Amino acid sequence: MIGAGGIGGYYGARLQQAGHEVVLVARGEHLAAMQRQGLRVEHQEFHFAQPVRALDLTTLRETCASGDFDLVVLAMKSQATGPLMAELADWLAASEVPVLSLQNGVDNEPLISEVVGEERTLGGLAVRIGGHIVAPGLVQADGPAQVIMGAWPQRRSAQADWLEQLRQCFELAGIPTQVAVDIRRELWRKLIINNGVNPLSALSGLDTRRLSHHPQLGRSVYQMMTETAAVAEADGVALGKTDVDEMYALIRNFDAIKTSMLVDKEKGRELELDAISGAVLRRAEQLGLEVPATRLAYGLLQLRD
Ligand SMILES: NC(=O)C1=CN([C@@H]2O[C@H](COP(=O)(O)OP(=O)(O)OC[C@H]3O[C@@H](n4cnc5c(N)ncnc54)[C@H](OP(=O)(O)O)[C@@H]3O)[C@@H](O)[C@H]2O)C=CC1
Ligand SMILES: CC(C)(CO)C(=O)C(=O)O
Repeated sequence: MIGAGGIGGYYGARLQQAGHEVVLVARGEHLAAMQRQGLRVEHQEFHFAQPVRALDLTTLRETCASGDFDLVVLAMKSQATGPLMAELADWLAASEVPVLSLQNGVDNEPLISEVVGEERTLGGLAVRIGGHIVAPGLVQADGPAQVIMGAWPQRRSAQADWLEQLRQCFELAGIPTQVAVDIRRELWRKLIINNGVNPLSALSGLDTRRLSHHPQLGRSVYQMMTETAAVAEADGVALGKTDVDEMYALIRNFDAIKTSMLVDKEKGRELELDAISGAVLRRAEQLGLEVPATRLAYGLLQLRD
């Protein structure tokens, strides 16, 4: 699990609890705390406090072979994907291990597949979860914490059995998991949510519930969601009002959580802005479409970043 933060720490703990041998890759104080006292995860239905095997990236490369693993999962912020894949290219080339992204954004899988090829690339996303490092070695998570995954860029029948086995492993570990036929479409549907709430939550300081129910900002959320759906066409994905309405209802009815971008903003960390609003702006330019709300939020956050 590369990037064992809010998402990687939660799913990694679930898998270890179910008996899998998990290696967590992290850095800084969080890594030091996990090495010293293990990882703690607090979730309404899942409490974990165990020693874990936690390494930095260099130690992973030097002490493990990629072929030691059944699966490599990426759970860092999306701006880290390109540099990380470059750093791990030789290490990954020594085996056939598949690489699954659980990150937000629609540009991670092409970067992974450039290095390991499409046959080894799995697209994926963490859905209906809010998970954050609240202190070094401590992750707090909310929500049913599901996973949607699938062969990149689309279902390949040769992988169907293996993906089904992986789905069952995740399910047995308490991770409700779906295999998607068209993972690119699922990634775009998730981007509707992320571009809808992440930038505005980072600007306003509001959690998802207060933001999406706010009389003015709630409408801006809907507008940014609509802008996202409109530009998906640039990637050959047809999304419409039904998708926007579904994602809008999902976030309005979901637990009140801080978005990952708001948490990064509060901690003074780099924002995942390029992978979320930047991805929408780039496609809008390609299509010659105006996305004024996204452009405004992006501009304001760039000033603050
Ligand atoms: N948090 C959430 O609720 C949700 C997040 N997501 C998505 O999941 C992905 C992960 O988010 P999240 O869990 O919040 O991220 P976090 O920032 O909590 O965790 C990522 C961890 O990876 C570490 N890391 C990054 N690069 C390296 C590296 N080269 N070597 C070792 N460690 C590294 C980070 O360290 P450092 O802190 O030093 O950078 C951090 O500890 C993102 O794409 C996010 O959008 C999706 C759904 C919900
Ligand atoms: C909005 C949310 C919580 C949805 O899971 C998310 O993906 C994030 O915070 O980045």
